[in-house]
Amino acid sequence: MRTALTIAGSDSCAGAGIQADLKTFYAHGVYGMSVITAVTAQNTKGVIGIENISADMVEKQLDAIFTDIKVDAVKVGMLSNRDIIKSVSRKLKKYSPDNIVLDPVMVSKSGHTLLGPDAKDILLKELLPLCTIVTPNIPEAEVITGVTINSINDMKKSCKVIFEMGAKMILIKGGHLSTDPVDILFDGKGFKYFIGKRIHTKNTHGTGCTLSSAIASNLAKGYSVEKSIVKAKEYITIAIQNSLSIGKGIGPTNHFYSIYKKCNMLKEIGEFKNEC
Ligand SMILES: Nc1ncnc2c1ncn2[C@@H]1O[C@H](COP(=O)(O)OP(=O)(O)O)[C@@H](O)[C@H]1O
Ligand SMILES: Cc1ncc(COP(=O)(O)O)c(N)n1
Repeated sequence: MRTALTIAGSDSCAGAGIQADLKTFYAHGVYGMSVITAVTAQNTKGVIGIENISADMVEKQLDAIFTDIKVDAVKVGMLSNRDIIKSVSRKLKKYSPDNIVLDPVMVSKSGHTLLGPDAKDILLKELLPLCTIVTPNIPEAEVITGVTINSINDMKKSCKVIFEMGAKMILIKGGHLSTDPVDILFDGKGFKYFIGKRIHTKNTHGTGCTLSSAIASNLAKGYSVEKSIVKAKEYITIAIQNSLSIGKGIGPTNHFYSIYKKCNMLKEIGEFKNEC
């Protein structure tokens, strides 16, 4: 079985963070593991509190996994502060896994800061160059580059700036566009476009976490970066289409919709087996 590791924050309402990543890994048939960087008290309405895990404990979790288990892909999400970023960078340099997807989480959809204001520089300097692909949303790309994004052309300009900062591949996600969501990939040579139809729902808690961990799952299974994005985009689209109106705010996506559907179909034709 292929394996994937998420290095991220815990989301108590399980729509984003570690919980979304693990659900995504398992929905892809990949063995999922987690290194927790912070515990958030969070629901669909917002973040009530954050307690960071010590950098030393983050390192211990990473050592525990990498000294024992082969990790086929890593997804990095909320890192909270400079010390955690330094520890994660040092350990990823040491263990050098084949595939690293960096989702540079900065602010939650509910508007709460998830990365200290003094931590951006070290994230870009130490961690960005180690990663296979970085997947900022539009507000994150704006913070990273200082380029205001109102159009596809602005997204392309930002991709180039992030490439110059040392990223190997950049996927700027279009969820925050006012039009249909187009995600744009740049590898230093050319652009690829992943075009979606906007789904009109308020339940988009954890879409970025889910997309990046779906990309990591597909990389773990041996797909190319481009194919991994195509498949991840299909997965997140179905998860948003069938999102869950749980809670009073921004609800979660439905990570297991396709699996439930398959089980129900098999039940209907009398072919239900335990493995589904
Ligand atoms: N309303 C929507 N309809 C369809 N796709 C969406 C919608 N919102 C986001 N997406 C897709 O979900 C993925 C995550 O994007 P985004 O929401 O921008 O990330 P983040 O959660 O980091 O803000 C992208 O592939 C984006 O195109
Ligand atoms: C622990 C954690 N990690 C990431 C996010 C971002 O997700 P979103 O942008 O959908 O709020 C979050 N809210 N919480």
